[in-house]
Formats: sequence, structure tokens, C-alpha cells
Amino acid sequence: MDSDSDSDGSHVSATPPRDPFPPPPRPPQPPSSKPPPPVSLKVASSSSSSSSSSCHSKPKAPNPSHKAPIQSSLPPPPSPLFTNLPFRICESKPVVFSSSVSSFARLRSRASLTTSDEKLKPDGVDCVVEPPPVIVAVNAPPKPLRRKPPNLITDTITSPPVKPPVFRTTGNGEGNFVKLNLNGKRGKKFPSKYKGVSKSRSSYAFRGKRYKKKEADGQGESLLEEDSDLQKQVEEEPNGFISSVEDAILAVKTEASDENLTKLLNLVYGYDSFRDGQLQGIKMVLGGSSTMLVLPTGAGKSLCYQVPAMIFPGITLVVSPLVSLMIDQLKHLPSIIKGGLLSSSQRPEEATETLRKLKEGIIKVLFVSPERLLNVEFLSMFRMSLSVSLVVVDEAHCVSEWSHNFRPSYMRLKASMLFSELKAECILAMTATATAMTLQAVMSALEIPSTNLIQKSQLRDNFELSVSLSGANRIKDLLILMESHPYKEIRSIIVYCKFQYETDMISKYLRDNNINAKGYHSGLPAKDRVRIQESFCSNKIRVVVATVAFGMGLDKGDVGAVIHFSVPGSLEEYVQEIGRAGRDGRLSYCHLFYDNETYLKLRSLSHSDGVDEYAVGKFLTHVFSTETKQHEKISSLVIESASLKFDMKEEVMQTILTHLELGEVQYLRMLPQLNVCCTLNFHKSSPNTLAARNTIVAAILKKSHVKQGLYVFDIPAVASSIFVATTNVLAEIQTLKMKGEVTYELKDPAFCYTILKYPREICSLSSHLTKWLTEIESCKVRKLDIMSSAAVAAINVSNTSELSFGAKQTMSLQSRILDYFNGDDKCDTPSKTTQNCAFLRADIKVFLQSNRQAKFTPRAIARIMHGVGSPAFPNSVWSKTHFWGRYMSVDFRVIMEAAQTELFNFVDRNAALAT
Ligand SMILES: Nc1ncnc2c1ncn2[C@@H]1O[C@H](COP(=O)(O)OP(=O)(O)OP(=O)(O)O)[C@@H](O)[C@H]1O
Repeated sequence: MDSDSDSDGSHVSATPPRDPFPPPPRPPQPPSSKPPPPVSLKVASSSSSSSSSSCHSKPKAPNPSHKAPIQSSLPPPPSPLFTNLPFRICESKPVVFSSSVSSFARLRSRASLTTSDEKLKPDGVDCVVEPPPVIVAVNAPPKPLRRKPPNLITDTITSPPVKPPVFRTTGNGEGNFVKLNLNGKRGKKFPSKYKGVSKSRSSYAFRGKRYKKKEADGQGESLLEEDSDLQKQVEEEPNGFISSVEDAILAVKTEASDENLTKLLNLVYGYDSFRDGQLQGIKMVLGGSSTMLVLPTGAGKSLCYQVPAMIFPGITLVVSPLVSLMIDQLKHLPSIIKGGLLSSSQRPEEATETLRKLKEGIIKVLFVSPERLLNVEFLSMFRMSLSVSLVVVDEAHCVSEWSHNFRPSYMRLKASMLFSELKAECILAMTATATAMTLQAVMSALEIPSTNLIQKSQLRDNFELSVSLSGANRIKDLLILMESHPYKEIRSIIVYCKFQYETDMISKYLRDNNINAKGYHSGLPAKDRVRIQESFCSNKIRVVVATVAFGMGLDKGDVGAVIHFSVPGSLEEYVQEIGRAGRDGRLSYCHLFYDNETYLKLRSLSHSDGVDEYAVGKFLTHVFSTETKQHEKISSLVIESASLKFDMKEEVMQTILTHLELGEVQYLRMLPQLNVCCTLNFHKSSPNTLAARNTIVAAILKKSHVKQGLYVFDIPAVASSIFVATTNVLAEIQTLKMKGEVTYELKDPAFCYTILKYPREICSLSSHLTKWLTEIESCKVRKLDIMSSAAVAAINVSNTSELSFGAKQTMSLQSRILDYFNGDDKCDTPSKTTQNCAFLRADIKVFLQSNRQAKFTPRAIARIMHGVGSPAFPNSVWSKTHFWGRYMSVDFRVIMEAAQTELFNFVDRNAALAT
């Protein structure tokens, strides 16, 4: 792996320490090579300075001017890039792709299913499943002028302002908004945002918005609203500015030279120069080449689509995995770029308003979820009247099942679809965390040529990384850490943990110890989450104790430390999360508490999405059941009951269905999810009178059964019977409701789909799917093992050389991370699970005997022994058994094998008794 970050033997960043006035005192050196948790943390000041000097001595490559006009301008080959980041980015070798998935094929472990226990469910973890065989089915250099205020609580020194970036959005929410109302505040509507803005202004006309906070007490939800003061400011904005930006845009359109682009950057954002990788990415995109951009967290990837969005005539469509991320990105658009957002959590009127603005050409950058690309109306709008110049796939690693955050819905982001359905001219895929294998999968799906990969090191070097071994006293260790230098002086800290209950418990503990902390997880109401994030960003809260749900897209420059209370599930997750720290380029501190118990728990949970061929076969038989053997018929699968029946999590079912839609053969077409069971109550006209003049009502009467005077029917069945879309049926009953004719209730959320092709053989299809899902499951387990191995290696670094222990820990972790992203996924610490256990089979036997009434599969037994619930064997019931979680330290596959043998014996014995 090629990294210059450690070249001078120092782990510490070239950047100034977070508290340069005066520099922070050095933390005490640990006396031994295995210091107790908090004590193991170090700040190696000497190495800091040496690193710093190394950075300064690094020659800055000249900014090559690029004279080619846009159309013909192909980017120059990756060159030793200059860097003007406040931190260094180490250029890494281009990825050499090998045989893709094969390296994971050898990873075999037996899979299991899921936990449904919210308490033990890692927050925000995605569905990913995995491997194995069959199962018997019994059933930049610092820029002094740009230095921001130090991140120390005690520090009151304010830094010089960064330039008057009149049009640059600020981190505290000023930005360019189409008003959002994503948090359920029903009363608010999209304002007519352009009121007052001179019609004569060009499509780039400036407009101001502000992220309005309701009250200082933080009670209110944050809404993006028209702000009259800001609007006035817009009105007063000298036309000269607008025309300078327009001139700068025109100049770039004529010639996308470094000089012209930098001028535009300076005008719109107030920045003097591009950061490493930005110019290269922007030019590539402007040249019309689909590009894969891999830059570290906080490196400024967004700018690489924002600048082209100003230049391109058509829309820039940004596909993003999370609504919160979209909101954040929308918020940070420079005012000159008009943005909009479409999400399922919007009210229909809001979405309609956004669509109107799109059609009118008001919106230049539109943020959408991948699911939106399923929506036929949305797609047809693009086919008919809108031109898409650029599709941006943000967090592009989600496209790949080999990433830490695979999203089945991202599977539909295939280049063929983006080019044919959206008529996209160019694709820009961006990520900070992708291994070589993930990159290969993403680039192949998006048809990005390997020459169009811009990849810098995926790790900034302004982190001081440390790990300590912890145990039962982890929470106390955390407190000790937070009360010691340098953490006690840091103004903004994020503590990451795995489980929702931990966020409450830890934040309370910290508050009890006079640390201003708040818990944050996806289970909190949206408005509370917004409020906590805002309070954190405005420094009203010092510490946020959060699950993975917090932080994606968080661009708070002065987060000075990230502490991992639990080991992350992968190095990608670790890098993403520490990436919230030090975005201002200052040295930041990242500590990880490693404990065996959490590792084992997470390893067990890694099996929670696993499936057996038997279950997949049953599921497929249902999906392609003879009942629905009618082309174009709308079929539905009620999520809750199917989940129970096949003992599969919703996400797993969705993954399978998505694969059936987007795999090599398209077996079906997914339709929007909906509540399929409708109960209708007629109020005014009699049902028959209405049916006589309304075909949909007639079909409803035919397909309903009447229960206590109410008509209960299945929406897809009604829609199929008269060959209309389910949405038409829904729209009709809504209309009848508005006329006072009916009231209705909907229940049973379901997957809806239309079969396009029946598989010739369910068996081979289920075997193929199980193999694929099993590989994903193994991949997940392996990612955790690699993370754990990296943490253990850092704990075990020897304390013998001249380097400080802290420096060595940082170096150890850095090199593991960089090797990992470059394709060398070292896992030299053997998994801590054991391969055999004397009493296992005997216990399984007892377990089976005492639970004769239940139908188990080997996987179900292994899950119970690992303390992992699943839809059919929920924690609420099975955690009461004496065997629950008893064999967590035994390899999951070993338990499955033992369970299989015992199940055979059990069946044989019962059969013998019966005869
Ligand atoms: N050329 C530049 N000079 C100075 N600051 C910049 C430059 N480009 C971007 N930034 C700033 O860097 C910060 C991070 O940018 P951005 O959010 O785009 O990072 P990112 O790469 O998307 O990070 P993440 O992957 O963590 O979301 C923003 O505040 C942005 O304004």
C-alpha cells in the first residue's frame, strides 16, 4: 500500500494540533505496552511536530492549467496531486482489480437468521446475509489564514474570518432550500420561495433561505423556511455579483481551465483553491466522462457535483441513501444553486411542488432516494420533458453487496437504467469508504471505466488513533478517558455505541458526572433528532452519544474527538465514524474501547440475516405460486406474515425480491409497497348504486368479503381483476372519501410485484440465491473479524522503539486501514470463537426434547444458542430459555452442524417410537 502518511515514522498529522494557542501538553506515556484503557491514549507531540515538518517539506505540485474546452477536455492522467487540504491526503495506488468476489468465496460460515430484539439490534444496521451450504430442513498542508477557532472548551480565541463568502453556505444551516417539511410538521407548506426575486434574473439567480430554528429552547422542529431578512439581503445583493458569477460560469463553459474553475470556486464558495482530487473530478465530469471518486471523509466530494451542476444545462440528480443526508446536502448547497428534494416522507403536496419546480427549470440539483427510481411517473417525467446532465450516486459503496452498507434499493442503479430511463449523460459515483472489491462492483454496475477512477487515500492523517482493551468497567473507562487530557478540553465529542439502549444509559451516566451529553439513535422521534443535532452543531451539547444513525453527512468542522464505546462492525464503519472528527483539518482524537464480549455479540448478530436454502426455496415457491401464475397480475406479499412464515427479516425478503428483479434474469417487476388490506365503509349511496357507475367500486364489491357491514378486500386483487394499477384503486377510494361516500382503513404493508417470467426450476434458483446471500453473510462476519484484528493488533503494538505507544497505535491502525482499502484484507488474529464444545450436542438434545412442539431448523437452534432472535423465534419468547445465548463463543457453523445431527437423531428416535 502506498501511503506517505507514515513516511517520517510519525503517526501524527501534519496539521496543527487542535489547540495551537498554546499547544496541548503531551499526555502521559503509558508505562507498559498494554496500558489500561484510558491511559493508553497518547498524544505524541514530538511526532506531531516531525510530522508537521514533513508535511511542510512536501512539495506542492503546481496547479496545472487545463486549457481544453469542456467537450473535449479529458482529464489528465492522475498526477501527483497538489494538496491544499488542511490535512494531507495520501495518494494511493490505483486499484488493480482481481477476480472480484472470488476472494470471499472461500469464506464459509454457516448462516442464521436474525434478531428482533430492539435492545440488542445494532441501530441502523442493514440487511445483509451470507454464505454457506445447505441445511437440512427439519423445518493538506495547513493554511494559516484559514485556521478556524480551536476546538477547546477553554479556548476563547477566535480565528480570523475565512473571507467574506457572501454566497457560501454555512455549516449552521444557511443555505439554499426548497422548503422541506420532512419531520411531520403538517402546518407548513412550501413557500413561494421566489417571491420578490426579480424575474429578470437568470436561472442562477441568487435566493436566500435559512434553516430556521424555532426557539432558542430547542423545542421546535427545524424547518427550512423563507427568511425575510435574508430575502431582503438577496434583493439588495448587487446585480454585479450575479453577473460576475454568470461570467465565471460562461468562462468555464468556454474553457474549463484550472484558472476559470478556480475563479468560479472563489466567487461562489469563497475558497482560494481546490482540494486534492476535486479539480480532477470536476474536469472529468465536465468532460462528460462517468467518474468514480474516492476521497476521504470531509475532503469536499460534494463540490465535485455542485460545480458541474452550475455549468451543465440539465438537472443534476443526486441519489442518496438517507433522507437526513439529503437534507444536509441540500442545506449546504451554495445559494446560487437551486436545490430540491423528493422523499417518501414528504407530503404529496410537497412532492408535487418540487416536481412543478423541476418542470419549470427552477431546480438544478435534485436529491432523491434510490427507491424513487422505481416510480414510473417519476421516470416518465424525465423521459418526456427533463434532461439530466449528471447522475450522482452518493455513498456509492451501497451499490455493492460487498460493502459494509449494502442497500438492495441501490441495486437498481445500473448504468443501463440511468442512461436509458433517465437519459443521463454522465454518472459520478462518490464514496469515502470502499475496498477494491467494492469499487470493482460499483464501477462495473455503473459502467465506469477503470481509467476514470480518482482515488486518494481513504484516511485523513489528522487523526490520533488509539485502542484500549476494556471489560466490565467500560463505562467507567469512558468517564476516565473523558476526564483526562486531551478529551477533557475538547468542545465537541461524539461517542459511538452499538445499541440504542446504550446511548441512553451512557449519556445519562455522563450527565450524572457533569458532562453535557445527549443520546441519539434512530428510535427517537425525528424532531428530537433534529433538535439534538442542531444543539450539537451550535455547541449547546458537548457530547452526543449515538448509534451509527448519527453523523452521516454531519459537517461540523470542530468535532475534536470520536470515541468508540464498542468495536465497529467493519473498518469502513470505523473510518466513516472517525471521519466526523477533524473536518477542520486539526488534529483530532479517536479512541476505541475494545472488549471481547461486544465482539462476540456483534459476531452473533452478523448471522442474523442468514438464510437456508430450504427457507429460500419456500419463499420462492410462494412468490411464484400457481395462484399468481398470471402475467401482469399484481401479486403481493404481506410483510409481517411472510416474515413469520419464512423466518426471514423484511430486509432479507426485499433483497431476494430485488435480486429477482435486477439479477441476470428479470423474473419480476417490483411495484411500490403499500398497505394491501382495505376495509371500506359506505356512508351515502348504497354500494350497488356506486358500483353501477364506477368500475373500481364494482370490482371491489366482487373481490370483497363483508364483515359486520364493512367491505374487506385486497387492493392488488382488485387492481389485477380490472387491469389497473394499485395506485388507481387507492386514488379512487380517496376520491370517494373526499366526496363523503366512504371511509376506509388500510393495513398490512406488503411488497407488491408483477411476475414477468417464471423460473424453470425453483431449486436451482434458490440454491443460487442462497449461495449469494451466504457469501454476503460471510463477508459481514469477515469485516468484523478484520476490524477486530486491526484493533487487537493496535492494542498489542510493542512499546520498544523510540516512537511513543500512541504513535505506534496510530501507525498500526492507519496501515491496517489503508491496506484493507487497497485490497489486502488482513485478518491475522484468529476469530475468538471456539470450534468445539463438550456439552453442545447434549444441550441441543435437551433443548429439542423440552421444546417438542416447535419446528426448528439447525439455523434456528444456532441462533437461539447465540442469543439472536428472528421473526419466528423472537427474543421476547426464546430469551427465556435456559440455552439462550449460552454458546455465543462457539462458532455459529459448528452449532448448526451439531444441531443438524441432533435434529436427525431426534426425528429418527421419534419415528422409531411411532412405529
Ligand atoms: N476547496 C475547498 N476549500 C476549502 N473547503 C472546502 C473545499 N471544498 C470543500 N470544502 C469544505 O469541506 C467540507 C466538507 O465537504 P463535504 O461535505 O463535501 O465533504 P465530503 O467529502 O462529502 O465528506 P463526507 O464523505 O464525510 O460526507 C465542507 O464544509 C466544504 O465546504
